[in-house]
Amino acid sequence: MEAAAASLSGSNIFHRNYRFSRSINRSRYIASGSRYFSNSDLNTQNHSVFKGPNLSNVQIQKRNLRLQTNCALGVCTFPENVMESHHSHVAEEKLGVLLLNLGGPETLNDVQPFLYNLFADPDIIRLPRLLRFLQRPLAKLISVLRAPKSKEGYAAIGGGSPLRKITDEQADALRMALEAKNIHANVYVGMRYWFPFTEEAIEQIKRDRITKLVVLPLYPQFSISTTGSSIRVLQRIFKEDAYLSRLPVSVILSWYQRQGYINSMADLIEKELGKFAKPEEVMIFFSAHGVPVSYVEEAGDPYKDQMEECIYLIMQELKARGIGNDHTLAYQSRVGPVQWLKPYTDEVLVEIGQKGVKSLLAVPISFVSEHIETLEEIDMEYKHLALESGIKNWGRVPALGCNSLFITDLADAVVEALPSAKALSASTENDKEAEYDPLRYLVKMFFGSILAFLLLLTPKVVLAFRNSLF
Ligand SMILES: C=CC1=C(C)c2cc3[nH]c(cc4nc(cc5[nH]c(cc1n2)c(C)c5CCC(=O)O)C(CCC(=O)O)=C4C)c(C)c3C=C
Ligand SMILES: [Fe+2]
Repeated sequence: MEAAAASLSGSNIFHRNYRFSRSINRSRYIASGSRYFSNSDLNTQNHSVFKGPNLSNVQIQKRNLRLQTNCALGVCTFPENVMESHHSHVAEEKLGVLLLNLGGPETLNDVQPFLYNLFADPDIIRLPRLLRFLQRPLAKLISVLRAPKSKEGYAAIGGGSPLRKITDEQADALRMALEAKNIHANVYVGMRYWFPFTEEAIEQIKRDRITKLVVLPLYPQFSISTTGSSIRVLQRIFKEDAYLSRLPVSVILSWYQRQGYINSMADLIEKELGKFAKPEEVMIFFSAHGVPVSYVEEAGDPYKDQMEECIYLIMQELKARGIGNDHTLAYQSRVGPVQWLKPYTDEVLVEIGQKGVKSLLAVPISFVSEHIETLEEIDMEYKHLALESGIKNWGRVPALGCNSLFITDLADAVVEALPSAKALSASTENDKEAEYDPLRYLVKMFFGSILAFLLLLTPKVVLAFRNSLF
């Protein structure tokens, strides 16, 4: 399997496993000074991913397996389809590729409104439906409290996020890589939390009268909090628009298994290892952006599994090249009072330093551009911590950015996704089975709300929240 792709209707992926709501309110975009608030009043039902509250691990595994199986049954892309799509689509169609990314503040003044947009996302702060009215006030509060710390980070990397510039460059490189394969496509960039917002990209796609669209999130591994959140925005916009609901769309949900991606990561690691005096003694330290444990254990986020598989594949590739270094995986960038995926990067760095590891190569793994968490958190905070903990030789693998092997592989992924493009309106029938069960929903919301209130009232939680934000 090269990449997991699905039509935007998600009949094979989202509506069956993620149970996205079909009663979605019309969105509003309110411009207020430099702040743009996205009102995605989505049903909390949307967040019960794979697993209901009482499912056992076996049941979760079965559901996850069903996701994989669904993927294998018709929505994945296969290289043998490529030539066919190439011939039939090139002449008469106007192809669009939409790159989805997180977005980042471009100036220090953008930091708080950017954080507001992030925390107002119900896929980032997941509240029970009955508490959903608190989403925006909570987002406002947390963004104001968090802003000073975030601003320090952005100030340290030059006053803003480089994400827009890098993503634009990747879009351009991808357009050229497709051109080299004789495929003419417009490539658009849609950010989730800052300019250019996904909604702006979609408006441009409509103006350009695109006739087929491939959606490519720039996250190799799927998480509810990243790709899932961006796809939800698309689903809302597409359902409300006659032209878009008829547009054939193929969504590439994850692509961490692609050989081109694995090879280009292995190339970068091999190259950086070569800069150490004794490359074979270097510990390869994969650091992934974390997610709260509840995403994986309660909501069934496949992120952790995909991350582990991705690292396994990279290490296999390195082994095939005769590189058998020790390696480890840890999770960085946790925010707030809840448990995040472990082990935590900062704690592991201290541990391995104390155990006597002398050389370490940090490999950022969940993202393909440089950003605040590579340039500030890894290059500054973690490097400092590692050196303090006894590590003598520090290296860091750069993000893939516009690496040509990588971009060519993304172009291949786009071509392979073309045959599975399907209009949202074509799959309404398939969606019927995803209608939610009102009884289960009520029970879940009832207990969820009680739990949330109890948690909010716990002084320990209030304290932990304060400590973790500043
Ligand atoms: C795969 C990558 C990412 C996952 C998963 C993810 C989940 C996630 N993030 C937050 C909170 C914050 N993220 C912030 C910045 C940020 N996050 C990612 C990637 C993932 N996030 C990137 C690439 C960036 C940087 C963007 C940039 O400006 O360069 C921030 C803001 C920065 C800060 O204050 O630390 C926050 C906050 C949560 C809560 C979450 C999962 C629930
Ligand atoms: Fe993040």
